[in-house]
Amino acid sequence: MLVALEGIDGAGKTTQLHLLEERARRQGLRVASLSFPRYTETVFGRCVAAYLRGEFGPLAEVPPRSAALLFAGDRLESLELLSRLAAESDLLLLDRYVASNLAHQGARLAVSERDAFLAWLAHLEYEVFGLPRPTLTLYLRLPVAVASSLLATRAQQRRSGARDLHEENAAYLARCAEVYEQLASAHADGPWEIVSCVDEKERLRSPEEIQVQVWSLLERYRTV
Ligand SMILES: Nc1ncnc2c1ncn2[C@@H]1O[C@H](COP(=O)(O)OP(=O)(O)O)[C@@H](O)[C@H]1O
Ligand SMILES: Cc1cn([C@H]2C[C@H](O)[C@@H](COP(=O)(O)OP(=O)(O)O)O2)c(=O)[nH]c1=O
Repeated sequence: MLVALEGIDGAGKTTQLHLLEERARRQGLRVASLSFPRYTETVFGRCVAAYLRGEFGPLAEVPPRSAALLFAGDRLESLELLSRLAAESDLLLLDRYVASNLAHQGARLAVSERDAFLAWLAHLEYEVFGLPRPTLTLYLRLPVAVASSLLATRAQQRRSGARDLHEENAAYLARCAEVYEQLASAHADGPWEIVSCVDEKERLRSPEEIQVQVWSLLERYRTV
């Protein structure tokens, strides 16, 4: 079973993945995880890191198709590992996957060009590269303003304090969220479920409370 965690930067994907891994292990499941981009492990991953540091020029000057190819190449280089982990485990958790490329690069295009781009990229990754489709994609939905403040705290906590080119721009994150909503409602590449990370008053829910909902969704899809 392949479960992808998706959401804008700072939505809590890594936090939820760790909680999920712990719970699945406690239940005796064989669980594995993989986080994309694999910044240091693949040739393409190292190019992605350079792109996010601005070494290929300002974000607006790198065409979305070119950037998308770097992220997709990172997954292609990881295909053997991905297949092995999927075969060896009951549950393979992915911290970002193909949908991240669709949302984060699609968000850089005008609305009128997006659908053609999304179709091109999904075809490239799933058909041409042969990447497996997720059993379930969980979209962690978080308002951009809340995500931005979590990212600011996280950047302070990390030693470098640095934020990458994507994280710097709230308007861009809002467009990413818009594409994610589109993908979730179209059930792009398989079933999607939306998990709201805030309550009705837009207050952040605790990681544990979110986890309870995430776990019950995994049970419903019989992935755990
Ligand atoms: N529900 C939550 N409540 C409060 N803080 C959270 C919550 N989820 C995540 N965080 C914190 O917010 C920051 C971003 O979370 P992270 O899991 O790294 O997000 P992502 O992997 O989606 O970018 C981290 O510092 C994390 O500890
Ligand atoms: C995996 C992936 C990420 N991205 C983007 C999403 C993020 O803005 C950026 C870096 O991803 P990541 O390091 O996961 O960001 P964070 O931990 O802050 O959530 O790259 C793509 O554009 N395409 C992809 O295929």
